[in-house]
Amino acid sequence: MITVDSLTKTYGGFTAVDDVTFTARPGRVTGFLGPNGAGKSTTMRVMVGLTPATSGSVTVCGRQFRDLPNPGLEVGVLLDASAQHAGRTGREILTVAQRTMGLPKSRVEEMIDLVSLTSSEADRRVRDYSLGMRQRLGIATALLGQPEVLILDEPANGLDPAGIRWMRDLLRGYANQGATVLLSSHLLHEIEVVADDLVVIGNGRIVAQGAKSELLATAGTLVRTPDVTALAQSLSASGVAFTKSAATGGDDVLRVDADTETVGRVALEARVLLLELRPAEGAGLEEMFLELTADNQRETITEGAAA
Ligand SMILES: Nc1ncnc2c1ncn2[C@@H]1O[C@H](COP(=O)(O)OP(=O)(O)OP(=O)(O)O)[C@@H](O)[C@H]1O
Repeated sequence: MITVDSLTKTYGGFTAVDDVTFTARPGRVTGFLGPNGAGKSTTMRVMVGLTPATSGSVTVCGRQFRDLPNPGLEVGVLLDASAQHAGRTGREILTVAQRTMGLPKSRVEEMIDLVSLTSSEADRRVRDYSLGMRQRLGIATALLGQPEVLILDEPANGLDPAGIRWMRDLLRGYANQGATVLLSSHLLHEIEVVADDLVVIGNGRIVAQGAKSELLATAGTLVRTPDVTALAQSLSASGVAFTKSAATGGDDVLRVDADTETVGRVALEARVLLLELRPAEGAGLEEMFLELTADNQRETITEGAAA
């Protein structure tokens, strides 16, 4: 379990993390999602004691990270795959960690196998590793002590499609055994596929959180019509909110804050032809992500009532 309670982190006058509260639970993969500079890495650095909080607190397994006697046995951490000692081989890095944690020597070979590094790759110096190989080594180090909690910052970064699939299956399996898995990403599809719970952050603030299924279920209805103006007028007259956004497709698509039946009935009464009517969850997390973080993104997307 990871508990983040009213966490704020400021650098000078700049607030990187602003009153953030959420919980990552055992047996679940929690996706920590947000655009560049949203505050994901800063939050994770506070979690593992690399950055002090300005106010608020974070506990991992019920304690602050610095109070864990042998942290690697309780929390597996991968924050920056390139931060490993470049002059050591992968096997040496794992061996140092294995000894520090007081684990049996056999764990090193088990982890090398688990992350599919070949024996000759494990004997290569890390400076000669590809980014994907560094991520695999970072995962191996994080899992070495069989921790109850995993904290991974952008673990899919640098992995090829097969590697991303491998990582997803690994994290899913680990959570299924009862572990708490927190992973950050701006790779929306990756998070959508693997996460049970979502925490979406923009500009240092939480903009949405909850079970993925619930968040997607509240996404409303997508409707396509050749007569958007007439449908928009009818929806407005019925007091039903709607938006037009870049993520929903062309100019003839609205995302409506109502179920499909309500939208269908409004259209029927107004005698407006519909070409498509479906729950917006099919549009996936990208739709929700773009909408929720629209005010917080560097690039502006087209959005607004289409009346
Ligand atoms: N040491 C620091 N000093 C000043 N500002 C910082 C520092 N570390 C982070 N920031 C700022 O805090 C904000 C949040 O950064 P953070 O790295 O947490 O974002 P992120 O969500 O992980 O982004 P990305 O997806 O790009 O990695 C950014 O505006 C960043 O410039």
